[in-house]
Parts: sequence; C-alpha cells; structure tokens
Amino acid sequence: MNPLKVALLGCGTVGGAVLRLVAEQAADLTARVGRPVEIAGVAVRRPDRHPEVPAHLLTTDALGLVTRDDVDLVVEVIGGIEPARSLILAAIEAGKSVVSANKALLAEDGVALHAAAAKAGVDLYYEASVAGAIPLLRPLRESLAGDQIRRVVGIVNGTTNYILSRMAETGAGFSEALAEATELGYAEADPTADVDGFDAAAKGAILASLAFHSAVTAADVHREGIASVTATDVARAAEIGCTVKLLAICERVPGEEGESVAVRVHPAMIPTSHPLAAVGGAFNAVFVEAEAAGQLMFYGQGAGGEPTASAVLGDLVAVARNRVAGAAGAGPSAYADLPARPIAETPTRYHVSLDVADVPGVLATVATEFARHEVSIATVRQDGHGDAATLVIVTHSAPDAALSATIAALREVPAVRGVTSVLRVEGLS
Ligand SMILES: NC(=O)c1ccc[n+]([C@@H]2O[C@H](COP(=O)([O-])OP(=O)(O)OC[C@H]3O[C@@H](n4cnc5c(N)ncnc54)[C@H](O)[C@@H]3O)[C@@H](O)[C@H]2O)c1
Ligand SMILES: N[C@@H](CCO)C(=O)O
Ligand code: NA
Repeated sequence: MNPLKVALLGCGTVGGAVLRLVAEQAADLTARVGRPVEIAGVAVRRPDRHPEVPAHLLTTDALGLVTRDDVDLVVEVIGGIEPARSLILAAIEAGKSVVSANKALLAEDGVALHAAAAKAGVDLYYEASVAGAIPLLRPLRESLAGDQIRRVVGIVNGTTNYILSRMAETGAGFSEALAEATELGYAEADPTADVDGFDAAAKGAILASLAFHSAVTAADVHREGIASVTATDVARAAEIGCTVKLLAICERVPGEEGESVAVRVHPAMIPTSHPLAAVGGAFNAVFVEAEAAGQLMFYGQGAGGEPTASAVLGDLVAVARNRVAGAAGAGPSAYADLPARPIAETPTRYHVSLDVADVPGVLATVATEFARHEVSIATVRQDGHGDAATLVIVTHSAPDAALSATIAALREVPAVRGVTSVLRVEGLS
C-alpha cells in the first residue's frame, strides 16, 4: 500500500510530540486510515537542535517541503501569522490537506484559508487550536450541526486559569502567581498572549465562528486580561460565594435589527457552585448551550505537547481518511453572517467594591449614580464603619457602557474614597 506522506512544519512542544506519536502508533494509524501514514519531512529553523529527528527528514526549506509532489498532508505547528499563513496557502494550492494548531492565524484569517481550501477541494482542520486535547471544534462543526447553539462559555487558557487558581488558593497577588506559573513552565517567557487575553480571544473567535455559522475574527472580540485582577478582587469574590475566572463568552444576542454575535474575554466572578468554578490549575472547560441538546460540558487538558498532539493526530486521521476516500470533508459555513455586537451594547452584571466615608447619605449618593445611568442594583452590603467603611454592590444586567459610565461617575463622588474592586459577574441567578 502506498503510504500517505505528511510534511511536519515545526518541531517544538507540539511538533515533537506529533512526530513521536506518529512513529509509535504507525500500525494503528495504518489500520484506522486504510493506508500507512509516514512523515515525509520535518521543517525546522535549526536542524542542529533536533537530534531526535532522523537527519534525512530535516529541512529548513518549509516551502519546498509543503509543495513536494510526494507530500499528501501538511501539519503546521510553527505558530504565529507568518510564515505559517503563506506555507498553509501554498500547501492548499498544491492540493494538500492541512492540519494546524494555530489559533492566532485561524482567528485572524480563517475565512481566506477556508475559501482557499474549498477552492482546492482539500481539508483544513484545527481541533488542537482551541482547548488542546478536548474534542470541541469537531462536535461544534459536526455533532451539533443540526442544532441551534445559543451560547458557548469557557475557560480556554490554561496559563491564566493556573494563575487565578493559585491566587484563590494562596491569597497571592497576580505578579506572585505569574512568577510561580513561569517557574513551573506553564507561562511562556513572554506571557503577554495568555495574560492579556489574546490567546483566549483568538479561541473565542474560532468558537463563535463555528457555533454561529458566521465569520468572527479576533478583532471582533472584546478582550480584557487578568493583569489587573488583584488579591482584593479574589477575596471579595470569595465573600459572595464566587471565584474569579478568565472566561471566553460567545453569545447569540437578539436585537431589534435582528440577531448578532457578542464575543468577549474578561475576568469574571462566578458562583463556586458553577461547574466552571471547579476547573482548577491549567485545565480547560467549555460549556455549550444549544436549543435541542441543552447544556453540554467539555473538560480536559487544554495545553501541553502530548494532549495537543492527540488532537492533531485525530485531525490527521480524519484528513487522511478523506484522502483515502478521494474526498474532502465539508468545511465550516458562515451562511448566517451574523454581525458582531460591540461590548458597549452587551448586557453584563458587575460587582463593585467602594471604600466610602460612613457619613449620612453616602448610600443614597452612590445609589443615585447607579440610577442616573439606569443600572439597577441587585444587592448592597456595608462592611465596617467610620473611616473604614466598604460598600459592596452587585448590579443587575445592564449594557456595559452604562456600567462603565457609572464606575467613572463614582470615582468623582467625594464620599467615595476609592473604587477598590470592579469585576463582571457571570452565572448568578
Ligand atoms: N504548546 C501547547 O500547549 C499548545 C496547545 C495548543 C495549541 N498550540 C499551538 O501549536 C503551535 C505550536 O506550539 P508549540 O508550543 O509547539 O510552539 P514551540 O515554540 O514549542 O514550537 C514551534 C516550533 O516551530 C519552529 N519554527 C518557527 N518558525 C519556523 C519556520 N519558519 N520553519 C520551521 N520551523 C519553524 C520553532 O523553531 C519551534 O521549534 C502554535 O500555533 C500554538 O499556538 C500549542
Ligand atoms: N498558552 C496556551 C496554550 C494552549 O493553547 C494556554 O495556556 O492555554
Ligand atoms: Na480541541
């Protein structure tokens, strides 16, 4: 039997694990695909740094490798926008099916890449790009293709979840928890993509595109990271039976001019009874709410070489089977074409903690600012008295712009000595 030949682009954390698993599982892969699956070449930047790869497979000419006549399938695990995009496009144009783990690229340019794949009649699969090992994109794309998904909410970044979990467990501040995550190898040398929410925003865009059959890019996602989450925020959350998580929230929102899609990534307090609150350490979990299916939860390892390689290999088997069958799978559709809704119009709830002077009328003054901006208060609690009084307010749902304007106004109220904690709240009834 003629083997199917695979070009592997990149041999780092994920690529190294893919290479090893393809060799270890050769017999099973042959049986599952119907033809042997063989690595044809491995493109790297520095061949001298890869003693684990048979020398005859190594090349620095990634473009030459993906366009080679004997290559059938391409696995891109380089990451970043370029040269990954050009290499994937060249592979597609040369008639190769592609498996990628690259959320940044798919979230920026998914539409063009899918169009190229459809035109060439090849597959483009990327299960590993969101929530690592967890089967999530295929369920959205295939298993739930007959249902109407209303909402996808998840913890999709392991590094930030580890940091927030440690802050909750130890009372540590953000910098201390980040230092620990770096030391343990969870956070990268430059943790910006994780900490500032770029990684989660890219994943949110991919999830929303598939869930709502619309073209959502990273630029459509409202993004806030966790660098401003303080030990006080985490302590305040605990006081109201909540914990702080970085959430990616994708919603289909009704409106007077039709439905739209709201996608946001931000830290939020969620009740400790919420299933996502129990997701600790570097794990990921995603909730999907669909009309007929109801609530579904996906949980597992969202990062790491082997878990991510598991998802890459699953895609590799899928595209290889299609190749053996002489077909390409159906690509995702964007027929619904729902517009992205700005965060300002998106309804959210807030938890606000204020240091106030405990003088007659302070509560009324604070309440007036909420009322003036048409933000309804759900609960108010006062702790302490005299100079050290704290007001803790949880609002009902209101447009984000109204909540932001309320906070800005409160900062100008003389009796408000400081706004000590402002966080969104999700999942409270
Ligand atoms: N590591 C994870 O846990 C994880 C999880 C999910 C998705 N991903 C995604 O998988 C991809 C790879 O991640 P990683 O953690 O393996 O990264 P990595 O940095 O460990 O590996 C990338 C490799 O690609 C090589 N490379 C860069 N430019 C190249 C080029 N032009 N030609 C050939 N090789 C080149 C680098 O030298 C490096 O060895 C990224 O898109 C990442 O977002 C990673
Ligand atoms: N840096 C990412 C890797 C997985 O995409 C995370 O921490 O979740
Ligand atoms: Na996945």
